[in-house]
Amino acid sequence: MAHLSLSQVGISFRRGGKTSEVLRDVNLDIAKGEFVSIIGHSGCGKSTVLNIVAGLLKASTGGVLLDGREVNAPGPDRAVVFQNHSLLPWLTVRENVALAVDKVAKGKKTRAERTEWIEHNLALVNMMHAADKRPAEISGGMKQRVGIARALAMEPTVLLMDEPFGALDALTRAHLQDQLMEIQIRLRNTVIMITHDVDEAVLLSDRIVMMTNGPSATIGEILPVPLARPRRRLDLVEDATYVHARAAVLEFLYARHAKPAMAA
Ligand SMILES: Nc1ncnc2c1ncn2[C@@H]1O[C@H](COP(=O)(O)OP(=O)(O)OP(=O)(O)O)[C@@H](O)[C@H]1O
Repeated sequence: MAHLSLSQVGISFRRGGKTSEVLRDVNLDIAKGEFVSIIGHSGCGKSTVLNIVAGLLKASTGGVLLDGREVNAPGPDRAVVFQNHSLLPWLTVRENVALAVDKVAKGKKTRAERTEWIEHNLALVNMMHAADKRPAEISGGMKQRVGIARALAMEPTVLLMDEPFGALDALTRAHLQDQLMEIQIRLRNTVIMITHDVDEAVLLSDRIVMMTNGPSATIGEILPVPLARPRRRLDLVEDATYVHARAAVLEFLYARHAKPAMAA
């Protein structure tokens, strides 16, 4: 049995008396500890897939099983990291993480254990030095790190990331990708990440799910990335497996599934 399984997932939305089918027959099995990214052109339905797994949207057909149990509502076993951190501005960095920990650890951890767990997760993303600052006082990259710490502190079975580094400059983004890879090696979380960035997808993923264009989008192809870990970006620039995977994704996106406006 797969750890996380999407079978025959489809969804249609009704708007102004018109129904539009966004996803059709999305089938995907993910193993425990696997890092899977989803890539596809804007508007194809990537966030919709993630939101269905998060339990924020209900599939019109098919469904999602996590360890054999049907997903039909949000839960702490599936933490989401959004593109725009979504921290509470009136709370400090530590308090933002504490809020998430309190939600899941009440009754399971003592007060001292909770405090230690909060500090542990702040340290995991190198944010101890700014733990008493409020979101407005820290950079965008730091906010994303706190968002990741907050999600990890909930000890989710699956970490769902919707373009977590999309709003960041290239250097900060590279730094956070490296940190995420280090955390991933230590924790072996199951991760689903949406990205528009081909290099990010190849660098981080065990498999890359490539989606066709909507309407009625589905999985066009799944590309395994058989690169050993730990992965170092500088070593990979000329690595044949890396170069091949990168070319395969680019070919899928810009040759075989180019958006009509770009096809010309
Ligand atoms: N709640 C909703 N009601 C109606 N339509 C929706 C809803 N959610 C998503 N859609 C539509 O579904 C389609 C896919 O949206 P989605 O955000 O999943 O795409 P995406 O691939 O994540 O896009 P992007 O890469 O631009 O973030 C879009 O046409 C969008 O307008």
